[in-house]
Amino acid sequence: MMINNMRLQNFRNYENETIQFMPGTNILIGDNGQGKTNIIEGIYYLLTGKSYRVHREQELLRWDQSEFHLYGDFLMNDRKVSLESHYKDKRKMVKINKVSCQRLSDFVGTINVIFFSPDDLVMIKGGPSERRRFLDLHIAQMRPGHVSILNAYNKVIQQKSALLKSFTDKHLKYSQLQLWNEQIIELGEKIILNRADLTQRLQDAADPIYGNLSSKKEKLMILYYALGKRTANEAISEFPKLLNDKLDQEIERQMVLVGPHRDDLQILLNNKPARLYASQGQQRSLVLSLKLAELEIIRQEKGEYPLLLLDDVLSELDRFRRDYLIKFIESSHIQTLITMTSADNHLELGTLYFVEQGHIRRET
Ligand SMILES: Nc1ncnc2c1ncn2[C@@H]1O[C@H](COP(=O)(O)OP(=O)(O)OP(=O)(O)O)[C@@H](O)[C@H]1O
Repeated sequence: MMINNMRLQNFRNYENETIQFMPGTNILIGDNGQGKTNIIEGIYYLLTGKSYRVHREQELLRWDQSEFHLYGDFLMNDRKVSLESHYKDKRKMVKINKVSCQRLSDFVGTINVIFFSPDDLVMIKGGPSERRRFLDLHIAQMRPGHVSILNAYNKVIQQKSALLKSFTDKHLKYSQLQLWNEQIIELGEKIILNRADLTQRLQDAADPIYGNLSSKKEKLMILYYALGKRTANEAISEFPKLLNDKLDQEIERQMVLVGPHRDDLQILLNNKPARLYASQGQQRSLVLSLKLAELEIIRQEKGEYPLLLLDDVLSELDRFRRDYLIKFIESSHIQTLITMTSADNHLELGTLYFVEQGHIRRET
């Protein structure tokens, strides 16, 4: 997959800027605060409908403006695809090849993208919600229906929570809670199966990569604990019983205690949780392995590598890991966009773009 060009209008510090990209590696270079990350964020937003930095579109608007527009031309299996994302009157609108999409899930995954920044360490160091988010974002790119399932599931959880907090009549509550539980099972099973499937694929793809990156050859294990169980099948067969068993506790604590909204992805090195025991260097290798595994999984699924966006990553990796990443990109011909400051010295890697105060100039 490839991005040919991109236009940003009133997005962050860009008033109206068009960039032509090249196959291979594209390097966005400039001093701090010039707008390098904003380009990466614009591409990510155009492809996923979300920013990885903020939750509200309002913050993406160029200051004092009321609408932004993003346009991009892409290649997918040698077919041209044009994508547009508009934000106007506090509403989002997206188009594929000039045709409006009703739902975001009709749009997400058209062109795939993997984004990697130093903040991704949170996947290892952070709490379970960060790891669930990582899984869900990846699944959404391969199976856009996952977004609708998650949205429907989250609504059910909200409604069940509201019920747990509101009613005083226990009998009425029981019968209504049973109705919500049926929906939690129906939607929750799909979420569990999708996440378990991706986890297995991540395990298969990331373990050999981690092996190459680690001198001690530690064994990497990635396990998805659905409902606290080791396998998805076990979790699904026990789902109704687990919900029933916790019903009284849920009423007492006024919280939804059973379901995939509480699951975790365990990342283990030699059987020990990486979150607690892995060194900084091991954690970096783990994130890099997971990101490269994501690239491979999308290639297996779609027959082509996705775009790769690297924001400030090279300066954070040590030489060995940096060389590994660069070799991977070069040998697999993945179109990659890399941001760096002028102090970095990898300029020979690809086409250079100079970014200065919201303007971009390609080296000629
Ligand atoms: N909504 C906005 N409207 C206008 N300008 C904005 C908006 N949000 C951020 N900016 C400006 O964008 C610039 C930051 O851009 P960006 O994060 O892309 O920097 P960068 O070139 O990646 O820098 P660094 O090397 O420090 O990461 C800052 O000057 C900031 O003031």
